[in-house]
Amino acid sequence: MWRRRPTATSFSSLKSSLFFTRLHFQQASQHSAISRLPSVPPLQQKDGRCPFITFVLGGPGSGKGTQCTKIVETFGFKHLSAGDLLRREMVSNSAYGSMILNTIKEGRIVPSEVTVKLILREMESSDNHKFLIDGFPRCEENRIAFEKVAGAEPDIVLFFDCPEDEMVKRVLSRNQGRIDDNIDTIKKRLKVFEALNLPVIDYYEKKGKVHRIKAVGTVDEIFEQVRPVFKACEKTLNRS
Ligand SMILES: Nc1ncnc2c1ncn2[C@@H]1O[C@H](COP(=O)(O)OP(=O)(O)OP(=O)(O)O)[C@@H](O)[C@H]1O
Ligand SMILES: Nc1ccn([C@H]2C[C@H](O)[C@@H](COP(=O)(O)O)O2)c(=O)n1
Ligand SMILES: [Mg+2]
Repeated sequence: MWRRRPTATSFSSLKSSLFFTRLHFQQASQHSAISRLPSVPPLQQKDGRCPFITFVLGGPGSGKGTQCTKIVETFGFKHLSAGDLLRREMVSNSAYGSMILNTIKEGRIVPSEVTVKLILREMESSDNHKFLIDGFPRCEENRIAFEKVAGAEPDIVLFFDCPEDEMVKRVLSRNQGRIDDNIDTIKKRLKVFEALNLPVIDYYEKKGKVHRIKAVGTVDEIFEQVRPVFKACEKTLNRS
């Protein structure tokens, strides 16, 4: 289980804040709004251990979820897919249900208030300290909100770099009944990826955190590029 020091302003105390609503509707003023968010101390386990956070990014159908399954099997991470958490929230009678449904159908991005809350809830209730956060952050708003509210940055960022035609082909043959696996929504998601997610990747690239994986070839071939990334940080992974 994860905790924060008791003196800290916890994420739950921010839930009723107008902050995220402002963020969503006033994109232009997002940075000044974020700067007003109280900083919190980092998540820690009872034994004082800090989480090892990997953000897993890439376009729709680039293979993030598939590779996360292999990373979990090999390196024992807890996999948190932002899209899966949102889909679960959508069907759980949540007040956000119809908003999430419409946003996903349109290939747009759900406000950070909702997504960050779902991710942190999972992190805080996990005994694991190694997290794969898949499909997040999707935009600068996501990134800034997470870093501020979690009090943590990712240790590393995996970027699955895949050509558009391959991503479209994979999504159209995925066959999992997802409402966004159709050509109209895919086109929108690709535009959103380019406009909003690539800047996040650039941001972490400048910080030296990005591991670019050429996401073509078989699942196993791609994993052979992923494996050394985690092998190289095995000491940090098991840090206390
Ligand atoms: N290397 C690969 N070669 C061929 N098909 C693949 C490969 N990797 C994954 N797939 C298949 O492509 C589809 C998309 O993969 P996956 O769901 O892992 O992508 P994703 O990046 O998580 O997509 P999204 O962002 O839409 O959730 C799945 O049907 C998966 O089985
Ligand atoms: N940070 C996120 C992650 C996902 N979503 C929404 C919008 C996506 O198109 C959809 C599916 O995500 P995926 O399973 O492809 O990772 O979920 C979001 O709004 N914000
Ligand atoms: Mg996925």
